[in-house]
Amino acid sequence: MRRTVAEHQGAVLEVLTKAWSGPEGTLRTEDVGERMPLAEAAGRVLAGDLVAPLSLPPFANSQMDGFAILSDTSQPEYVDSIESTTFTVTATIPAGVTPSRLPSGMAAPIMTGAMMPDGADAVVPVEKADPARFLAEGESVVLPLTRAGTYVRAMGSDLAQGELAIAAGTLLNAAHIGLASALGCVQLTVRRKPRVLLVTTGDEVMLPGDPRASDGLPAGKIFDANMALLRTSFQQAGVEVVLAPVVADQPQALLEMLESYVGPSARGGIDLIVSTGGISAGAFEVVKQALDDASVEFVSVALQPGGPQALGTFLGVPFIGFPGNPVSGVVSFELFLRPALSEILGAPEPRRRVLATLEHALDSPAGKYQVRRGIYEGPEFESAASVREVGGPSSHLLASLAQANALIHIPAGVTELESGAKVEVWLL
Ligand SMILES: Nc1nc2c(c(=O)[nH]1)N[C@H]1C(S)=C(S)[C@@H](COP(=O)(O)OP(=O)(O)OC[C@H]3O[C@@H](n4cnc5c(N)ncnc54)[C@H](O)[C@@H]3O)O[C@H]1N2
Ligand code: MOO
Repeated sequence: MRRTVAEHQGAVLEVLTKAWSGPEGTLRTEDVGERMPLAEAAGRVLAGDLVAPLSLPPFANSQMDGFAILSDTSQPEYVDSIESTTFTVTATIPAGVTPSRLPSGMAAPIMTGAMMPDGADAVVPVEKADPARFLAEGESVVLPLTRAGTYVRAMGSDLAQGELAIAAGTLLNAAHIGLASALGCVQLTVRRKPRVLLVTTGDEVMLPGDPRASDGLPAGKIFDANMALLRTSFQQAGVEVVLAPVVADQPQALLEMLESYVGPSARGGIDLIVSTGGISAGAFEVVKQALDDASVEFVSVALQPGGPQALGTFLGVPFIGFPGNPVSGVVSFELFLRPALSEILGAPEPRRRVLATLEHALDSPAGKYQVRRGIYEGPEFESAASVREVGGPSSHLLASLAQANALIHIPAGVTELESGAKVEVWLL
């Protein structure tokens, strides 16, 4: 059966939502959240609402270095007056202290961020004073007529105590961490990271450093790309990775290995299994042969690279099988898994999607959604955003993937694009 990209995206989302968000699911709940020191909480997803335990600012304070005064409330509010009043200067109010009440007719030199004294409701910046400098206690200063509230940051004007500061599900960035600190938080409760078992398959695959390759790569063998590539992609997407040893093309060996991680006697803790390779039409398709009669579907998506896909569960754990070609694995991750993780768990951030002008003509197979690797150049001054292909459409072209900074999307119905056409690009 042949699926569209959108259908398979929906299917992946459904399998993961069912497993992670249902009554049995633990990934989205606050109960299993981890308490993290603020410094380590960036990039994680807040587990429960953070309600402000105090107001920001916590007290009314001055927005300027200047003089705190009681405004003349007898004056009409919107007068742009050049009138001025002479005040007697009191003791200076630095930031960090509790000032004493301001007697009427007096002006207190006050610093930015210092607490407004009772009896004052406005601040005149020092440069508007005459003389335009700070004066000693007892001296006289002439200040222009000023409205109540001028250059005063009211208590709670940023956030009032009891208001929602950061909503559950927010992917925490630097500003959120700063806000939490300003609210006095030492730690935040963040959602647990999903833990993925990454399974690499293939008789031909050897890990770098394998002693069997100490005299050079044996004929017919290749060094692994997928395990390294997907492990990094997962980690960068905030997913914890458990690496399974490379599995030979023996279905029984794969089943035993999977059971050792998620079977009844396993330690558990695996939220998702992702395999690479062994799912297409060959004589030795280890994943397909091991799982075809289990609760895993093997489907063909009208997509290139990334056409063959496996999806289902293994012993109740969501199972996703990516094709073995390295670029197919990356495209599968970006099209199917990353969007589902973002939607269900709130992290990672979805890829930024932009329109760019294609620098050259491109053709694409009929009936398939094609994803080409590209070099994107963002808009600069007069020039619009543009993109050009790097490498070709084949899914083994890892070196050109490494040069790319974008994925060019060509919808299934499009077979030819002219130079200058607008294309959707996902920025890597
Ligand atoms: N007769 C057909 N043959 C193929 C079809 C098809 O529809 N009919 N589909 C092709 C497409 S498209 C893809 S994609 C691949 C997917 O194959 P598998 O998922 O079964 O993956 P393998 O055959 O195991 O490997 C494919 C390719 O990738 C290399 N590989 C595998 N693992 C790694 C690794 N860890 N690091 C680097 N490279 C890896 C492997 O050596 C193969 O070259 O099937 C097509 N065939
Ligand atoms: O779908 Mo395959 O991933 O084209 O190479």
